[in-house]
Amino acid sequence: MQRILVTDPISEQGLHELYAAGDFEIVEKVGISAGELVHVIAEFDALLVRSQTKVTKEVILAGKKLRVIGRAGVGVDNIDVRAATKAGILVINAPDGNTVTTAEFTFSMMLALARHIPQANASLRSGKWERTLFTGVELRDKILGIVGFGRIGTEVAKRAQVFGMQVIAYDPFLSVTRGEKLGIQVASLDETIQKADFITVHTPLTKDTRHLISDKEFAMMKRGVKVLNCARGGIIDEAALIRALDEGVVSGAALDVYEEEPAMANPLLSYPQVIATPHLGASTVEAQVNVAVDVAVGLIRLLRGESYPHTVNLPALSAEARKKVEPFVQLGEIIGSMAAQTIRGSVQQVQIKYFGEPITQPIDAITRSILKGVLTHFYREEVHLISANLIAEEIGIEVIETKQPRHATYANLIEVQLSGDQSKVAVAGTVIPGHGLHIIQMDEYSVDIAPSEAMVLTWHRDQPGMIGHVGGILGQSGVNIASMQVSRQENGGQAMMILGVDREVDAMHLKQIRDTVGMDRVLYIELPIQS
Ligand SMILES: NC(=O)c1ccc[n+]([C@@H]2O[C@H](COP(=O)([O-])OP(=O)(O)OC[C@H]3O[C@@H](n4cnc5c(N)ncnc54)[C@H](O)[C@@H]3O)[C@@H](O)[C@H]2O)c1
Ligand SMILES: O=C(O)CC[C@@H](O)C(=O)O
Repeated sequence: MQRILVTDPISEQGLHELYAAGDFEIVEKVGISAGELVHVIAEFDALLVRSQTKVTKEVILAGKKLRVIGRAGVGVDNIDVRAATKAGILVINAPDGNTVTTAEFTFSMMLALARHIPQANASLRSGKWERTLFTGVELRDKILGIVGFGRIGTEVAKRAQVFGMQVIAYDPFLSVTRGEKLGIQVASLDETIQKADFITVHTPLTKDTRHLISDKEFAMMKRGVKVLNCARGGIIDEAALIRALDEGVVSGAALDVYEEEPAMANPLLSYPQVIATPHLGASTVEAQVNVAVDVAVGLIRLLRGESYPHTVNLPALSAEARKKVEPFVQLGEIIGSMAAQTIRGSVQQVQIKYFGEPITQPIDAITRSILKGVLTHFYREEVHLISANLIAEEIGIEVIETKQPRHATYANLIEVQLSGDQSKVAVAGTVIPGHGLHIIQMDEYSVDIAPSEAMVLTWHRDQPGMIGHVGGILGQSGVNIASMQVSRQENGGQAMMILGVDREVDAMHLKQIRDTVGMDRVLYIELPIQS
């Protein structure tokens, strides 16, 4: 039975999905220490976390059986996604479930900031009646700068427009056309922060967004600006924010997230102009149910071999898309493997040529499969579809893809050409509806043979007796020939033979074939055929 470990508090409904599935063993260890997690993770197939558990490289390396890590929420910065990718572990999240909740929270913070509500509340409770001290500002006609215009940024903008604010936004993926449709101004980061009266950030925390707002950016802002961070600690440089508060550039800040959490001794908490909450952006009953149920369903589906749309380190495919692309994915791995087993020396470049139907499919899935087929023969560790691209990049293999809508002869064709320090090799294949996968080219030889798990390839002189001789040796060794193709460049010139065989050919009989007069090269290869 597959085992799922839950290490952060998630809603009852999410847990219910896991238990109700019936085919998994669920272990809850909320609050587990980092050391204990490294110790126990080897026994689990899946791990379910929120933001408290740090899924470090050590945890991932210790997770020998681990196949999926589920994050009940959006941000995956508590998971070492690169290490997971390299280990072939899928990372999934639940990005839709807390969007509105977090946008509403950000908006509450903006109103609280504009009207000093937390400070006034504290003042009254301490026995004071300070009406002039807490004079605020209206949101109407103010400019809201949004940095990061994804799901939450968009929902914040809608609410701001209802309050009569003008919205200006920066996001590298936000087009002017979309901005026009939504009635907002699309601008650069500099222009956004220069014009805004309120600035709110809604990007993920990545190496590019760490300290996205720092001294240089504060120096460009309007004096008296108010800033909000309900996304991730670290997007706003906290030391620079302190300087901007001290200098009066920033008149107020609303923070839900911190560079270090829990933020027990953060100096920003001593500033009266700062309102602060303990990472509550996603904390509503509704959002916690949504994200927990989404990610629990995702884990169940993936462990059962089905699909889930929110995969962080592998493009997700619908069941229908998967069905369509699957034959090309299988063909890709086979021809990649065949090319890798026939090249002499190492591989430096993988050139993939797609013709016809594959270009209408999610090609990334096919390319990953080709790389898996190639790398499996060169890389010291197991290669997965998840890790294939990253491993190719890490070991410096250049991958080039070209796409042509048509091929002169075939409705679909994939060619894999490997170039290395000693040689080049090209293998092409096609999918023939109703007749399965066919290898149709091996270097300059045209062939037509269905790939099989075990194959013998020979390169030899085109002369009488070669087929009989090879067949005879295989017969003596007790190996049955299931299929065969012979191809030559010219009568009496170079030729090649591809044989599908029923079992492995031993080294002694391969040597006998190799010693045949007129034989240049013999290879026994095994291909990743899926039953
Ligand atoms: N406080 C909380 O409890 C809470 C709750 C939910 C989400 N979050 C945080 O909010 C973040 C955003 O969530 P979302 O659902 O809107 O994600 P999203 O992926 O829909 O949107 C993020 C946007 O940021 C943009 N972006 C990336 N790099 C950028 C850069 N350098 N400059 C400007 N824009 C950039 C992306 O293009 C994308 O449009 C999450 O990554 C998460 O860390 C916090
Ligand atoms: O687990 C939480 O409540 C925080 C979630 C939030 O930060 C997210 O990224 O989805």
